[in-house]
Amino acid sequence: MGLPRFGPPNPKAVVGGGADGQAKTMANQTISSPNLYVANCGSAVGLSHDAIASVFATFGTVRGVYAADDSGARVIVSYDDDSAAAAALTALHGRACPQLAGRTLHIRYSMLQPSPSNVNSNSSSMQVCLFASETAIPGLYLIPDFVTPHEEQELLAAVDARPWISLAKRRVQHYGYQFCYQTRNVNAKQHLGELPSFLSPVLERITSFPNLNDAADVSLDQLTVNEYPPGVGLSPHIDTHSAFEGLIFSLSLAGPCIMEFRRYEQGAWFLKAGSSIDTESENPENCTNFSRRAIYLPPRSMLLLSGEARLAWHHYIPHHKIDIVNDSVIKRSSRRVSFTLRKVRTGPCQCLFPQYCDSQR
Ligand SMILES: O=C(O)CCC(=O)C(=O)O
Ligand SMILES: [Fe+2]
Repeated sequence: MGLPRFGPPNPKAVVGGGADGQAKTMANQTISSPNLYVANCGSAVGLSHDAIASVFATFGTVRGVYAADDSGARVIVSYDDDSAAAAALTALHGRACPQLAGRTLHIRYSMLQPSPSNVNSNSSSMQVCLFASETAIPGLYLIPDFVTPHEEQELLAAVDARPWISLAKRRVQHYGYQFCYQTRNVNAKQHLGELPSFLSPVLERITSFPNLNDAADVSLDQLTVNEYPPGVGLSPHIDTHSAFEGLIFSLSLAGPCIMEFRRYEQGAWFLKAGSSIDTESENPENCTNFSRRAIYLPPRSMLLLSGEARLAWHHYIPHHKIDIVNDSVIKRSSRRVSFTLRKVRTGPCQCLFPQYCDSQR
């Protein structure tokens, strides 16, 4: 299935449909699109994507509902065809919608946008997946809206009230165990204490994470909080096998990003000795022999790396101020804060991916 390609509304598009049900531009040209940009609607105003989809499904087959930006109050509703979008726009724009808490929806067509040639984005040439299943990477899962906007604010306030450690380009905090960027490992003998109580609701919810089998161990004991300013990413890496066992969860807060996954055919693409995941001391673009997928991580979403996704795929956050998601330009917000939750390993890793495993080298 092709992915929806969405963008913010064409500023020239008049809000609302004409008498014939077709929207008109200011120049009175008929425009149409299967994608609608719907404002005053989204998780920040208490409306789930499922609830929105079910209302818009009255007019045709909804392919998906996506956050239009990181406000939580604007979504893209993507239909199979233009006529369904036109019908929904005509029926719902500018009116209070009883099924959506009486909110008045402001709807425009969402127009495809050509990629600007001057945007520094290596994602522009590749499809960016909106769902983990579309990446076809075994063990990769993404749950949107894992926390509410209110919980997001509380989590951000909690970490902002605690001291940050400044790295070259971003700030971090560590809980449970300190992460050492030189060795890319932890000192398992130096326990800093239990994970903080502000994390309890997140840990609680993780225990009922879908896609986990009964045997899954979710006794996580290490938290790294990363704060990325716009344009700062993370070089390609696999979290050191000998440092962490089991599952790795990463909660995105405050802003979106694109995460790229790479499976290097000849084993690990190792960072130069002494370099860290802060710096892109080697240009990963020079390494061509890899499969590559990208996924859009909206704020408040939870990513799970398990199995092959955790053990054999490098993950990478491109160092861009602007990301291209299927022809749409997405500006990184003033910051993205991620909470990465892991379990410190006690014995060597004995995984089935020895070519990526530092315990088996
Ligand atoms: O920011 C993220 O979501 C990922 C962080 C990460 O990969 C790491 O700390 O190892
Ligand atoms: Fe990582």
